Amino acid sequence: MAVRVGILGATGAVGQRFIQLLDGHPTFELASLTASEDSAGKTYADAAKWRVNTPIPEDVAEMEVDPTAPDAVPDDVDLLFSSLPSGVATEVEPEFLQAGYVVSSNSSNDRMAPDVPLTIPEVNPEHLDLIEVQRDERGWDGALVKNPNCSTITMVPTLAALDQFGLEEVHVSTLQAVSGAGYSGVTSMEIIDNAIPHIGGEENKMETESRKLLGEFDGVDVSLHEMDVAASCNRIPTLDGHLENVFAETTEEVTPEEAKEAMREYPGVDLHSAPEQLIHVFDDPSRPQPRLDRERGDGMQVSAGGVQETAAGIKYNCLAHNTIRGAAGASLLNGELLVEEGWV
Ligand SMILES: N[C@@H](CC=O)C(=O)O
Repeated sequence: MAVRVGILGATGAVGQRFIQLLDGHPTFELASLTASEDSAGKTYADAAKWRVNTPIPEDVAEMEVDPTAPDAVPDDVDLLFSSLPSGVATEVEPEFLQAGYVVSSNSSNDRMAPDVPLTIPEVNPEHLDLIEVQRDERGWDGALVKNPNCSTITMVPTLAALDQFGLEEVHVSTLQAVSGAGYSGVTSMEIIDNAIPHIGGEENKMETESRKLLGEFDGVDVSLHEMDVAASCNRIPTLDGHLENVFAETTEEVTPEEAKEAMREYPGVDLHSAPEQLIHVFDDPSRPQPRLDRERGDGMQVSAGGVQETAAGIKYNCLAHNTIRGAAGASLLNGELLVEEGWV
């Protein structure tokens, strides 16, 4: 049976990715698009400056954009995807939850709230049961689920694979694509022929979200993973795909061959948008590369390569498409998990 879905903040870069990924989805039927007051009442084609590399689906182009308010969304919408700017989401998401909606959100607010599941379906699906705690504490019938930041989601699947060796210390340095900053995020004068060694708030997101994702859920609380994570985040002039250099120290010794095998064998999930194999591991030390590898698994696979031993553990590179696996695709997959587990 079709699940009727809506997108909060449908005209922005991530909202457009949601529309692209929902086109032809076997379960989700797009029934509502919301945006700011300026766009409300317009057709989607008039309201959105479409910048995704496939045409706007014809039926979506003609849909009317609603204001971002619970009484503007049809009651028979079962699931909302949120790509609102975090300042707006902080105000507006609770209104939808009070009104009983289930929201799968890419917005960065509340990711570390103790009663909000922060999930990657292949890594910590059991954290979804935090919804019970959330409903008890907040007294709403809705449910809020978050996916992590794009740079976190690129690294965490590989760490999840290595955790069997006892992760103690993780250092990561990122090379992040310009699309992560949004269409008007960095100007061409800033980024061409350049690299910017600062992305506001990003390092803290990687350092905290990764520990929550790999933390233990005891049915009431998630205790953060004990590993220390230190991140250094950099913007570079690639369009899509975040590349990251990871240095991981483990309690047990691990050879590069064992690390590669652990990543290759890390299990996937049986959900429509999930890749068959979560992590593709290259033996070629010059891969993964953003331009060549970001579209693997329709943008949902994580790639790793350059796995080597160091004096202090293992080092490797990993890559994921930041606006697909790292944003809209991540929320969509959480939505599929919510349906699979009976929350929708
Ligand atoms: N915060 C991230 C968003 C992911 O694409 C970034 O700035 O790159």
